[in-house]
Amino acid sequence: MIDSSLRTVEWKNNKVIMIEQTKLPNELIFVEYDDFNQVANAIKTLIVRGAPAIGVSGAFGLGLAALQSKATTKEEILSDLEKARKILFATRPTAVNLGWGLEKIMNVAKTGETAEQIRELVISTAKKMADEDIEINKAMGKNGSVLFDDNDTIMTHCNAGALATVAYGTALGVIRATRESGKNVKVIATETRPIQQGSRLTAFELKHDGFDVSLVPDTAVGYSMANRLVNKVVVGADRIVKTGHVFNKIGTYQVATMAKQHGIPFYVAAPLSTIDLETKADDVIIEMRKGSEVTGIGEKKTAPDDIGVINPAFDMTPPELISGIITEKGVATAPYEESIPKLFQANN
Ligand SMILES: CSC[C@@H](O)[C@@H](O)C(=O)COP(=O)(O)O
Repeated sequence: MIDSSLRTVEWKNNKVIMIEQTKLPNELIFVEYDDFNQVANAIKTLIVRGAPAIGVSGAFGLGLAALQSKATTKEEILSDLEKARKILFATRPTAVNLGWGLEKIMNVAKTGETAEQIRELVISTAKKMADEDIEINKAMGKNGSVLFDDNDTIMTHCNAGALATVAYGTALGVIRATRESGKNVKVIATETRPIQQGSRLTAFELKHDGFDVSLVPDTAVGYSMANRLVNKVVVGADRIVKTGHVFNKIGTYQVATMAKQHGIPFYVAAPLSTIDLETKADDVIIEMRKGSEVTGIGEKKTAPDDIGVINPAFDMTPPELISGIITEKGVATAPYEESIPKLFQANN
């Protein structure tokens, strides 16, 4: 069974172990990879998903690439790692953590003197990143927990829990930490069509951890807010730019707009590794996914053949809809252009 101490992705005996989440909630399957191409495929096909988890998976992928490489010199192994980095990087475009994790490993690799030293450095750094992910989520949880009160009913969208990180979670980490601080909270999870991370993963994870969780269709967000079934919202993020525009699972923008309409605080929880200070909001690439995710539910077809489908995986929520961005270094509030850089100063 899953619990918040179980790692979604982990390095063991020179292999990468992942929970095959596509089989949830009925079955929990562990898959083992010893080839970085398999890790790339696992990221692309959403066997592992969620921004922080794919960041760590990319780093582990480079660990496998280092082991697979027959290189005997520094130049040769760096060239093999660069080839693997490109393949891993091309898997998913929107979550910034993937590029962040890969770059961090490549920078450390370049400091090694010999091929063998570089292999060890790559693997030990990737393992450290996974350990740090959990610590960061716990710090974020603690910082966010003060924003929530006893008897709050909190809405969340998609899955930003232990199943989208290495463990513990970003948005769900905040909810876990709020409960750990002695407050009693209920959760409303949105279904998150088209591929239902909310029902398959969030509802499963929260129920398993003993939360009072209710599932609503995405179309019932307005209803839930208008009828005061929910009084706060917290979601995760796949990329946040320095102006405070948040890129997260498709539908987040609708949830935030509805929250604004009803005067309900809307929070985003994400580590600093999800903040991209370089890219402008307009330049962020939104991943478009295959139409069959929308024309069916799982294997069951629910729409006619030969129609057009628009299936963006993410959308952008503008800063004016966001009450605060919760990070491991504190909570940023508007104006974000001023508060976000301060979080990085606190990081030094
Ligand atoms: C903790 S990642 C942010 C989440 O809210 C969410 O957008 C996410 O998990 C991404 O979904 P994905 O299933 O990888 O497409």
